Amino acid sequence: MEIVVFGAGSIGSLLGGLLACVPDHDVTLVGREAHVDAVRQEGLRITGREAFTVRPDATTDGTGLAADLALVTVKAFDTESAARELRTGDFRAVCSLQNGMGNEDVLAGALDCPVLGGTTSYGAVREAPGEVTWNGAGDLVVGPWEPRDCDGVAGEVAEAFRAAEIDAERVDADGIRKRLWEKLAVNAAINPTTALARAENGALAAPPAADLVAPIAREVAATAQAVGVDLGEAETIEAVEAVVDATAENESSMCHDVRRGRRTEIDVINGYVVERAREAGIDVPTNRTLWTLIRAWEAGRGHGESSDDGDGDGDGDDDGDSDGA
Ligand SMILES: NC(=O)C1=CN([C@@H]2O[C@H](COP(=O)(O)OP(=O)(O)OC[C@H]3O[C@@H](n4cnc5c(N)ncnc54)[C@H](OP(=O)(O)O)[C@@H]3O)[C@@H](O)[C@H]2O)C=CC1
Ligand SMILES: CC(C)(CO)C(=O)C(=O)O
Repeated sequence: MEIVVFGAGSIGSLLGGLLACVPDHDVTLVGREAHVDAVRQEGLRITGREAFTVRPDATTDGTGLAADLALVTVKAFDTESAARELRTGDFRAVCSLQNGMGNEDVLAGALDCPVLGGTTSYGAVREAPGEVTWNGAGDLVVGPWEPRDCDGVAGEVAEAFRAAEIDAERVDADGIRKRLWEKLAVNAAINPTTALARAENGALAAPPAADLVAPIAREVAATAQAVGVDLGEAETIEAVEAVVDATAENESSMCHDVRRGRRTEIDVINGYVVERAREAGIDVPTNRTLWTLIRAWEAGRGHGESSDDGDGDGDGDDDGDSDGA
């Protein structure tokens, strides 16, 4: 399968690198100059859970590309600009693997090809140009986002990942919406709380911080139900608690971003919950408080926080490199 990974930072480089190990896959990473140059010159170095170097194609120009599949792995606040570039290309399908809600709608509104929703609990951090650390394996779920001949291609995409020994599952349109809302609850509970506390995810495993999980999860579940997604309170709380336990020693991506003085994805996580709840006439005070606090931090960011973008090039500024989490 010909695959473009649009947004080769942390998770995009990891998944792109794993896919590039499959002889039948032809992978092109779309990323920023320092990373692309390093991949072109030295190959993409995967470290952490496994250590190997692989040589996908790489480019900084995401326009005019053609492939069977484009995976979208930019931060959510870059999805609109990514969609504009993807629109100049030719793809059988585009699949978001991003966190937060709204990415698939942005892509479906901009593109004529089938759009798939996706979520993954694989974990990666781009340490330096050309190098990404694989710090967590989990699952990857894809499904048709809207009825635009997605059914066949969703199964092909899941198979393409399984060929790379990535634990990928194909679900139907209702299934992917439920999985994305469940991941939204996980991110809504873990990301802003650990970011504000500058703590690892495991801080939420014990009281008093653990007492935050249920109210956040309940608010997300109630909002999901209000928009027609069958997400129960108990299962949502259990899902968050399970991820807290499974990633106890991890730093959430939002904590990573805050430590580095970088913009977060709060608007598509807790902000999305607040907006949908408002439309449904539901009060979600805990999500609103977290959204407000992270936005307040973003408004004044850089004061006293490291501005190191962590990409190892020592420049300490956000020069188009990113290290995500
Ligand atoms: N990292 C992880 O383990 C996981 C991440 N996710 C989600 O996946 C998404 C990506 O996360 P992550 O990989 O950490 O983020 P990163 O910031 O590490 O990667 C995104 C990369 O895309 C680049 N980029 C953005 N727009 C363009 C463009 N138009 N052309 C070329 N490159 C572009 C960014 O560069 P620049 O910063 O310079 O704009 C950055 O290098 C997020 O939604 C995240 O929540 C989900 C699960 C796990
Ligand atoms: C699941 C979790 C919370 C793992 O840290 C994550 O997706 C993130 O950090 O963005």
